[in-house]
Amino acid sequence: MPSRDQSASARPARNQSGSDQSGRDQNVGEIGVLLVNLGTPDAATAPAVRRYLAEFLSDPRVVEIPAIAWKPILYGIILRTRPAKSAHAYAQVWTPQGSPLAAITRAQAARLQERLGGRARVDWAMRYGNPSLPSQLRAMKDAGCERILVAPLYPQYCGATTASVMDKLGEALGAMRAQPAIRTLPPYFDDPAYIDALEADLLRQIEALDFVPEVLLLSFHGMPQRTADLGDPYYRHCLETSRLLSARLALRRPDLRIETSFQSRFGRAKWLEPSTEDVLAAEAKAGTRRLAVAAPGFSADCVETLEELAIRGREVFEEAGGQRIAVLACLNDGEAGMEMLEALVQRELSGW
Ligand SMILES: C=CC1=C(C)c2cc3[nH]c(cc4nc(cc5[nH]c(cc1n2)c(C)c5CCC(=O)O)C(CCC(=O)O)=C4C)c(C)c3C=C
Ligand SMILES: [Fe+2]
Ligand SMILES: [Fe+2]
Repeated sequence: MPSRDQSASARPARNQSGSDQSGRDQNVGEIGVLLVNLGTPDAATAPAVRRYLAEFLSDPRVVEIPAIAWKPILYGIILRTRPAKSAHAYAQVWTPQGSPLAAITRAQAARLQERLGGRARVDWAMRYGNPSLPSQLRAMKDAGCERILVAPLYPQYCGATTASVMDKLGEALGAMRAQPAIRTLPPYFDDPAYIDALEADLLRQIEALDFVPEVLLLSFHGMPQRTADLGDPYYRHCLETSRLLSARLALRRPDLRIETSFQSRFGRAKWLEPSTEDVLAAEAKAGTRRLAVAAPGFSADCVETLEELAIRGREVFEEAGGQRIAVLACLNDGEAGMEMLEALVQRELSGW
């Protein structure tokens, strides 16, 4: 990321200190863009995963069970057993730059900074773990940002993700005497810029495969069915993304059958269906031999795509009789995804 001096050199005049013709104080300060994703452990070890899961799974937006009933289960069972299992999953996908989710989000911020130049200062934060949202918000304010666009990188709104970022943002602002002005990026599940990016990126990846898939499975992160019944729009947003993307892809690849599923079930309650695992097994058993999977709800590859889909999902498909499976990359910091992110962010900054 460029230093403050470098970016300031390209900054438009309206952002410099001084007065306009009316004599009004024009010292509006810099504009900041804070990309936020879910969060990830600091290391692929059981203690680090335990710290991360304790924060994540204590969020009432994520687990909607009254604390009095949930805390004994969380501390008595889940945090005793899950960290070791999850650490094993993380270890299989860990990179020299750390957790894939953190490494990719950092790269997205750097690429976006290059694209925005002096228009805004770009940084990134995690809702759970590090770098934390309050610390990054504070750092941006200290660096002179008086207006900050907070951009949760979730295309589909979900209480557990989008609203949780907003809760944390409110908490962070609550601790500040001098607050910056805030805008937030709305969900973009049906935004043409997002559908365009997915269409281009998925077609590019499918055309580069050394086999022709019969089915493209769009796998979204799951959520308890009850949360949808209570009015969370997430399920509807996922289905709308699928519908719009399928309509586009059908024009270019009429040979490809597109299906939608939900992955990463957690706990014993009923989650959104059909489950990705069930669909992978059912497709193979029904005779599908070649299949591609994409995860359009994840803006960055993470343990859920790289381990759950690309390792365990592959095993499920192959053990049920499937022959070829490709797990396609998320938009990450690639050209199509960055073009989209720049367009979404520029739109929000346009009034600033
Ligand atoms: C993209 C949207 C996501 C929704 C909606 C979501 C809901 C949700 N998740 C859990 C439980 C877990 N999720 C975990 C990892 C994880 N989840 C998302 C995204 C959504 N979660 C991402 C991007 C990641 C990856 C993080 C990474 O470090 O790579 C995990 C941790 C991994 C594990 O132990 O399996 C849990 C647990 C619930 C309960 C939930 C409820 C609506
Ligand atoms: Fe999750
Ligand atoms: Fe998972």
